[in-house]
Amino acid sequence: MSPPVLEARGVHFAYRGGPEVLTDVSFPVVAGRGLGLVGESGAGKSTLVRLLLGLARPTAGQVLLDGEGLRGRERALRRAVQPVFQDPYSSLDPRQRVDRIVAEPLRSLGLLTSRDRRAESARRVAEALRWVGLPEEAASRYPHEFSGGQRQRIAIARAVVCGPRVLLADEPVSALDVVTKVSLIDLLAELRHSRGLTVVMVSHDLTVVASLCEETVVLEKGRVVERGATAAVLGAPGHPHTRRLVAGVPRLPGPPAQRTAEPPDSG
Ligand SMILES: Nc1ncnc2c1ncn2[C@@H]1O[C@H](COP(=O)(O)OP(=O)(O)OP(=O)(O)O)[C@@H](O)[C@H]1O
Repeated sequence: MSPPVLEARGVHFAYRGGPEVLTDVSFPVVAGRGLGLVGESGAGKSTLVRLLLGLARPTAGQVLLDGEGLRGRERALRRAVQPVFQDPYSSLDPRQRVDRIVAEPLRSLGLLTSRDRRAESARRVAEALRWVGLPEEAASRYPHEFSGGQRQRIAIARAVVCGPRVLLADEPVSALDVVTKVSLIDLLAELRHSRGLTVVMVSHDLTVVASLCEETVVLEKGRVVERGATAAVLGAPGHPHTRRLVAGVPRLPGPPAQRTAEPPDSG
C-alpha cells in the first residue's frame, strides 16, 4: 500500500523560548480524502499548517511526504503541496500583475522548460485562470481591480498552476461573505474532482469542513483529541471539546411555525 501523501508523525513544536504549542500530533493525509483541521482559536492549527508546508521544523517528530522526511526535499514538497491563505488582500503582491503572480510557482520551481518560456507561462496561466473560473484577460490586471472572492480565485490559480497533489488551505473562505464563500467551496470541490487534488483545510466553520472533507482532525491546546471520518467526528462527537465546537455552530432559525388552521365555525 502506498504511504499517505503527507503525514504528521509524533510532531511537537514550540516557538523560540515559548511553551510547547503542538504535542505529539499524528495523522495521515490520504490522497483523495479531504482533511479538515478544526479547533478553537489558539489550538495550533496555523502552526501545524506551517510545519506541513515546511516553513518551520518540528522540535520533535516528523512531517513526511510520501512516507519520507522533508530534509533536502523542499522542492518536492513545494511541487506537491501548495498553500492558500486566509486573506486574499494581503496574500497577493499589489505591485504585480495577475499573470506574474499566478506564474510565480512555475518560475521558482523551474517548471518552464520550453524554448519560449513567456508563451509557455502565458498558456499555463490562462489555463489556471480558466480552472478557477476567471477570464483570460484577468492576467493583465492588478489585484486591486478584483473583489475579495476573485482575489481568492487568483490565489487558488497560483496554487494549482504547477499541478500540486495537495492544496493546504488555512481559513480560505473566512474573510468572505456567505454567497462568495459558497461559490469558493463549490470551486474547491470541483477542483478536487477535475484536478485530482487532495484538500487539507483549516476552518473555524464546521459546515465548510463537513461539506468538503471526508476526514476531520480535532485539535485542543496543541493535541489531537479526536480524528476520523467527518460524519462520525462531527455527527457523533466522542470528545467534550468536539461536542463544544459542534454545539457552537449557529443554526438558522426555521420557518415560523404554521398556525394551525382554526376549525371552521360551525355556529
Ligand atoms: N509567531 C509566534 N510566536 C510565538 N507564539 C506563537 C506564534 N504564532 C502562534 N503562536 C502561539 O501558538 C499557539 C497556537 O497558535 P496558532 O495560530 O497555531 O493557533 P490557531 O489554532 O491557528 O488559532 P486561530 O484559529 O486563532 O488562528 C498560540 O498559543 C499562539 O499564541
